[in-house]
Amino acid sequence: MTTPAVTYNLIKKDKHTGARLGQITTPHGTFDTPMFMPVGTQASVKAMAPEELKEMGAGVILANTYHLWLRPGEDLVEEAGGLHQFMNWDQGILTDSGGFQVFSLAELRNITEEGVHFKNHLNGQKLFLSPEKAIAIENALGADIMMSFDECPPFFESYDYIKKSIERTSRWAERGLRAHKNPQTQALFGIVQGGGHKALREQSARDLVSLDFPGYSIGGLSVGESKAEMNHVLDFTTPLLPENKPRYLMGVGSPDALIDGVIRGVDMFDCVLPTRIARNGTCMTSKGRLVVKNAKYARDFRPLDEKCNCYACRNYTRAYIRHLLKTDEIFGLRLTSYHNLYFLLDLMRKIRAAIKEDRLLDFRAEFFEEYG
Ligand SMILES: CC1(C)O[C@H]2[C@@H](O1)[C@@]1(COC(C)(C)O1)O[C@@H]2CNc1nc2cc3nc(N)[nH]c(=O)c3cc2[nH]1
Repeated sequence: MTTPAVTYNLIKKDKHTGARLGQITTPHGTFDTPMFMPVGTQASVKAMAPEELKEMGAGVILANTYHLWLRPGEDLVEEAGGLHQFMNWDQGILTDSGGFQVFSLAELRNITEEGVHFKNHLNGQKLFLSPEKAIAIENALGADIMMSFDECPPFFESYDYIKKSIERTSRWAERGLRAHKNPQTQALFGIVQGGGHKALREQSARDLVSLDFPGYSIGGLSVGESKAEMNHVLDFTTPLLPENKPRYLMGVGSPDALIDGVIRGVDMFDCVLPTRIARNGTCMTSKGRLVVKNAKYARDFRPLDEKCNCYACRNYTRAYIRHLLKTDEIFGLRLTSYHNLYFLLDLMRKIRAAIKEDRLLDFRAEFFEEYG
């Protein structure tokens, strides 16, 4: 029996919810869960240096197969020694498979049993991605955790469409397992789909659990459905997944959704949200969102969040950061990006502490009272 590349250690279950305290061990280190993973789609978490990500406590970050395949090409990254070497990041890296990007970014041509034909969103060039091709790219990129190639169907698609889609996604997942060259050093996760249909989520989870992946993602969410619909799907999906393996909810990154996902047994999260909204001057604070570019902050010499201990909040004011953003000074979006990522990573630290002391529901109530 070979040692899997990634193992999960369940440390403690919360007494009152489905939340778990755990640790995930990868070839590039062991990290506490529940965790938030900053997104570095093109091998860079936008505007952040690796040292800054480390000092704020980031352990695993994301990169994207579709984007890196197009630019600079997986062969160049492999020649550079793989993603860790290429981007000077010695902790955890997870790559999404491109499935979602093909469906959300590229001009769709058509989906066949073999794979997906589509147009390159940059230059219109005809492209084809199959499970085998996606896995080969992820093997070349060298991430510690890789996603299966899947179809992320629209949440509100019909039962019949989504049933056919999850059955194909399960066949793709099995093909990906067979094509995977480095299971000892790179863990391939299965991605559970099924839209909002309980029976289809059960079928997708059953199929993928029978393939014994080292970890499982919950896909097909954070695609426009309401928070209540997402939470409802999580209520009946996370219990279908093995307790002794990591559960990763894809594309979720608002404070309330993180807390509610943890309560429903999710261990890992990622989203472009914190860095994306930071670039247009929107900051996450303990009192809700603060749009620091607003004129009312022109002479506000307080930090972004008076309860935050991050580099931006310890050294700069709303007035200064607003000035930088208004004058297109790059340092401005570096400070808002730093703060938003720190805010979510610090929120996960507080959540882990609350699980440890069996007071997660109290923490949730206190958080929402202030966050609004
Ligand atoms: C399209 C784009 C760039 O991806 C972000 C972002 O917009 C946006 C739009 O609203 C916010 C919340 C800001 O995040 O939603 C995306 C985040 N939601 C999400 N990411 C996912 C990634 C996924 N990967 C795979 N392989 N399979 C999936 O089923 C899957 C599902 C996902 N759901």
